[in-house]
Amino acid sequence: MEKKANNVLIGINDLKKSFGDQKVLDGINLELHDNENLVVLGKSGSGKSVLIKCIVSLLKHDEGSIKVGEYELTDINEEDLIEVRKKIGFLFQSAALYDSMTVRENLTFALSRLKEGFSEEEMNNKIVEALENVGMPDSIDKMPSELSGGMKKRIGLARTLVVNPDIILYDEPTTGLDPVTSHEISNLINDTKGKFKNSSIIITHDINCVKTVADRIAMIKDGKVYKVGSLEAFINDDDSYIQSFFK
Ligand SMILES: Nc1ncnc2c1ncn2[C@@H]1O[C@H](COP(=O)(O)OP(=O)(O)OP(=O)(O)O)[C@@H](O)[C@H]1O
Repeated sequence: MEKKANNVLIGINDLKKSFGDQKVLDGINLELHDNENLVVLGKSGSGKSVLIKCIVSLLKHDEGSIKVGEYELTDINEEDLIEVRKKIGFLFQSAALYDSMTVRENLTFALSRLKEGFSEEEMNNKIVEALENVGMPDSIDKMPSELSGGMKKRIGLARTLVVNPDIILYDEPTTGLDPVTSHEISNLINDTKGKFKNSSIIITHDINCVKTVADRIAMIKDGKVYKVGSLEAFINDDDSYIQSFFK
């Protein structure tokens, strides 16, 4: 993706989104920088998922602007939206694998949907490489039902990585996992950033995950960005609202 001079991959300006008379996002200003993990924190129902759904146009925002690279998402045409979606990988809370497909078929489906023109051998190499990157090369012919929750998350990440996105959006990547597996997934998020030099927005309530992955944190409150800053700045902030997340 073409990177802007100040290394902003996503620029969000005065973003507003309501459902009926419920204002969920009420003027969000936020940037995602090059090669950073940006954690979005906020109470349940504060609009974190709505925000990342707006970023991939799964939801249409009401007002404001979202720029992804050179593309402005407001009134984007279908063709450009396809290009934007090629740049952004989205790891849903549930990993969302197709249960009737093997791991290989799940990854092949993702790859062939977004990137055309690979030979069978190239596809296979990419799939094997993606599975190796998440430490799951032996699962290639398994069905999702044969995998644990942590393994499914890894396969979900492999499926996201196989198309080599510049940006990954993680929605609650460690929810429902035991502390050890959660820590492994958090480390994997960091390894991915180190290896592929991509940028990520991570929504999580898991403070250990926040402490492991966050380069910067944005806290959402009342539909706005309440504070944005480094992990260190958040940990040392004496604002009681902020501290309630870290205690
Ligand atoms: N498609 C929709 N239609 C109507 N209301 C919605 C829709 N999607 C989200 N909302 C509402 O928007 C608000 C914010 O939801 P969202 O899922 O973004 O919260 P969240 O911060 O991600 O919460 P959690 O941490 O619990 O996942 C909620 O009140 C939710 O009911």
